[in-house]
Amino acid sequence: MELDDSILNKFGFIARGPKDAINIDPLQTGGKLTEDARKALLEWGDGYSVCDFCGGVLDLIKKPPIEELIHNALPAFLDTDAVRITHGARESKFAVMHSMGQEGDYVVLDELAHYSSFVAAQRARLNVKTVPHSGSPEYKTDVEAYATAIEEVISETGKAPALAQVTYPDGSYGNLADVKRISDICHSYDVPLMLNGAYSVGRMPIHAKKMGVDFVVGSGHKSMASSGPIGVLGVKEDYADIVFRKSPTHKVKELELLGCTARGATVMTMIASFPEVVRRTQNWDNEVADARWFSAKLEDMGIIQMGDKPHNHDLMFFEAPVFYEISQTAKKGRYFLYKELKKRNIHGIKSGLTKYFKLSTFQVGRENLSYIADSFQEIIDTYQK
Ligand SMILES: Cc1ncc(COP(=O)(O)O)c(C=O)c1O
Repeated sequence: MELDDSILNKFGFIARGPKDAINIDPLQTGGKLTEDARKALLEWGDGYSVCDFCGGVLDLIKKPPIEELIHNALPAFLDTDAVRITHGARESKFAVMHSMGQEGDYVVLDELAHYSSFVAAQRARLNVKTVPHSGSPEYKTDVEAYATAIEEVISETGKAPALAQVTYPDGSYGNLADVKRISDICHSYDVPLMLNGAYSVGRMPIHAKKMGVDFVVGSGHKSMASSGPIGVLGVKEDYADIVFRKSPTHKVKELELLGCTARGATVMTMIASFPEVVRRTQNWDNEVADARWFSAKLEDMGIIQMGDKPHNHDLMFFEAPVFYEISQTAKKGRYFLYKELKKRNIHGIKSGLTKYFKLSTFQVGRENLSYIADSFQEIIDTYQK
């Protein structure tokens, strides 16, 4: 097939529709670039831009201050010993699972773990044992069941799991589990614990050592105002030589990172946003207050918030019987809610969802949250007339 203009004309610059909308999609709120990151994206957008300054090891680049970020600022920010940047939370999790486990070993995951945790385990040829949650309406992970899961693995295989993981918060209900208790349980069996902080690192304070976790994972594009794909991985010093072991043939190249990771605009946007990201984690109490305020507004409309109550995170899951009822008779059926919100420049509740949906209030601000709540009420009033 020839690549003629009828095909090539489909490409080139493409505008992004929802770019300027009020976006409450949990995937989007924490990855919005700061002004400095937007500038950095243009400045460092060419291919391997940071490699002009590299002596062979990405994380040792002095200018721009990548070494400072990776070896000083991020360890302090995460309260961990050794840090590397990766291409995302999933790549961080895979690096840990692949280096800590042998083929056929088990990894213990909370049942609400993101699919990428399961897929990372599968790619690392590990088996998964899950820890249940309480089901509707709270969906609380049964923290004590980490012990049961570990004991089951020991009795079935004669060997402790290679690793346990907790998703903090889980990506469905935004619940924050008692990590310290989970870590005490895991460590009593000598099982190291990984914290998947895709929705917490960069939003709220995370102290890996204080929480007792051995590995901490973050997602730059989800929660650190960075252009993806980029993630962070923090490792306790006991395990740093395992996870960051080097190639026998290429002595400075770390195997799990395939030698080197974010090598251009992605790391430079993370650097550009970092001061603001640190500051915003210090403002976390206000974010929680906004989430609770918004949740209460929706509950007044008969829209029920699931998960931890009062809620402790900006990611929230709602059951909205009122929107479901409307969808049964609305002309646009179940697409009515998406269309009504779009008309009001509000984006992020997936098209076609009415009865159940999740959203995030992070960095949206009271004024916009108020506008969104008023819009919900207006939509209900319009259709229930
Ligand atoms: C809880 C959770 N962890 C991890 C991920 C994946 O993050 P990344 O894209 O950085 O691999 C997601 C993405 O939605 C998520 O919700």
